[in-house]
Amino acid sequence: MSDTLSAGSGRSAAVGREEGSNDAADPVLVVEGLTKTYGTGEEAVRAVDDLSVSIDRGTVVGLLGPNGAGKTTTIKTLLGLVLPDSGRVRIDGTDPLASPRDAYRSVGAMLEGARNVYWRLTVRENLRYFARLAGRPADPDRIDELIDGVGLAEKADTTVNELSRGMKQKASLACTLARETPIAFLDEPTLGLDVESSRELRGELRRMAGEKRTIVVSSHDMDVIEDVCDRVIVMNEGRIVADDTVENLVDAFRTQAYRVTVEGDLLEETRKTLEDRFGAGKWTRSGDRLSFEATRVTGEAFYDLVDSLRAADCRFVSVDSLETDLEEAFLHVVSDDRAGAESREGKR
Ligand SMILES: Nc1ncnc2c1ncn2[C@@H]1O[C@H](COP(=O)(O)OP(=O)(O)OP(=O)(O)O)[C@@H](O)[C@H]1O
Repeated sequence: MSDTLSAGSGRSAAVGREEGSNDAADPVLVVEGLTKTYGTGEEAVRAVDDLSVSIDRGTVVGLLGPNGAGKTTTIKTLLGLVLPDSGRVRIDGTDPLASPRDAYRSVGAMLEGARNVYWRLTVRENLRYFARLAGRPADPDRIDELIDGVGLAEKADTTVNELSRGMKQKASLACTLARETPIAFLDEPTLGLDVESSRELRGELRRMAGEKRTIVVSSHDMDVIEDVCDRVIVMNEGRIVADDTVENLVDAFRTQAYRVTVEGDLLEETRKTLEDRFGAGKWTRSGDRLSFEATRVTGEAFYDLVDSLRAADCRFVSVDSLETDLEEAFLHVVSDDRAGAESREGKR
């Protein structure tokens, strides 16, 4: 199956596209039919499965997926660090698989924590070095701004090896941003950041998008994704299973989850049926009242849920719609995809 996708609507458009741009699609990254399998025979793992995607300049894109979904393999392939079995990649007009050096000029990446910084140099020296890699003299004001932006102003002239783990992470992030590349991949950029630095980082990412730079963020921190991303791509088992704006993803799953309180009790068998059919869980009892959350109640299923409880002789006390956030929407997307895969397997 091929997922051909276009870029999202782009909150960044509102931030400002000063450089005489128009709204026509301007992809900085185009991927077609990317496939990567590790190992062979029975041991083979298809980490990325015929993935196609196009990302417009100036967007902040969140890449989500459960462990092992293929996010890191995808990013490493785009950076030319992992060789795919098949597929085409263009980054800012260059092919990272054929000419990784050319692509390196267009791409910044923070992949595994603080490994990209020089520990014997100070924070400022590191930033100067990475800024010069962009092929122009380092602008001292911009460097101060970046150091400030990640909350390291007081440590600017301290060598990196004297910093705490969280501070090293901040220095690493600032170095990635200092290269001012058209596209940057950030893997878990807020890991180890305190609340204030995380907030400042979000501002910095939005500012970069306003300058038509593109950021792809992979993070388990849904607040960051929800806050900064114009578009969210969800991967599962090497494929893209959702690709939309945060708002649309959350809307798609709104009011599909309820907290139900009834009087009476339910047989173990009935509970099991509710768990299987409506995603019932988080059971609690208070006196003669039983409460649970039903998280898979799509469309008409709500009436089926009511009928099931009436048939079990329960009296309704309350039904409250649960607020959906990105995390819940993400869990729904992945669990729906898994259920779909199981049913396809069953039909074979
Ligand atoms: N070097 C490797 N050799 C063999 N299998 C690998 C290798 N790297 C990744 N895999 C497998 O490929 C699949 C995708 O892994 P990948 O690291 O790309 O996922 P991910 O979405 O980044 O996961 P996480 O959120 O845990 O980092 C997994 O099943 C993983 O075990």
